[in-house]
Amino acid sequence: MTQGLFISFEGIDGAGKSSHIAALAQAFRDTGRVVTLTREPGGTPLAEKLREMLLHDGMDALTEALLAFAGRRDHLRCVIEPALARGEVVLCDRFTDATFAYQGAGRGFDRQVLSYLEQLVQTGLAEDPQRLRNPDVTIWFDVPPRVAAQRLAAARTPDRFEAQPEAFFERVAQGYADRAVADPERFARIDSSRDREAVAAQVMEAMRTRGLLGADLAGAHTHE
Ligand SMILES: Nc1ncnc2c1ncn2[C@@H]1O[C@H](COP(=O)(O)OP(=O)(O)OP(=O)(O)O)[C@@H](O)[C@H]1O
Ligand SMILES: Cc1cn([C@H]2C[C@H](O)[C@@H](COP(=O)(O)O)O2)c(=O)[nH]c1=O
Repeated sequence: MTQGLFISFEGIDGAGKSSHIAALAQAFRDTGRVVTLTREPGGTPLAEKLREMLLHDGMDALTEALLAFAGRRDHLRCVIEPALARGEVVLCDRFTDATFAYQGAGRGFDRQVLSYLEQLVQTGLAEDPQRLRNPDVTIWFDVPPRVAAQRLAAARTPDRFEAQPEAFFERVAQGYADRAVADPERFARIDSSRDREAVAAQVMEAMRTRGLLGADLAGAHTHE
């Protein structure tokens, strides 16, 4: 049976992730893979309710972290693990790196507590209960906060996180950079300050170099 593949997409708000997830899903479908497209916070009815609170209600950093991990547990149990067990490709818009970047680096919340929650929430799920479920690959859209802010200003009304000052996003960006240094094999860094075509080409190249999509697909699906 085909092995499941778990890919997450990360970056500061406005980095340009969403523009490329659907294209990558199509590229995998073209190879015959079944794709589950999902997101965090969210991904299940329960976790989507928690997402609404996280994005719109006032709370401290510990409460943010607890809501993020509570939603993640439900998401893992109900959507991600079953899809991986069926051999599907799971494409997830944000996962635990976002908690370390936003609550850890952005809000300054204790990284050791986050690591404890990560261990608690992301184990006891697979056939091997000790296995800590994390993405196989994380596509990190790296962009200067000023560029992301300019993109978002033109796009939509900001939520609680998008309304944060540039200094917050400088810290979040550094949080992602730290995660990438700690796990270089998992992270594929994409220079997301470039135009959409160049960003899409980098995403496909990152897949190809990992042997996850055929070489003939490296230049395909570069249009939204
Ligand atoms: N390479 C690019 N160049 C210029 N504008 C872009 C580029 N990529 C995306 N955009 C625009 O920037 C805005 C934010 O993009 P998008 O919603 O894909 O970002 P995101 O990373 O998914 O953000 P968030 O995580 O906050 O939802 C959109 O208006 C999108 O059209
Ligand atoms: C998973 C996760 C997310 N966040 C933040 C990051 C973003 O500002 C929003 C999600 O919005 P998007 O448009 O869907 O990207 O939530 C967070 O603070 N902590 C997390 O664990």
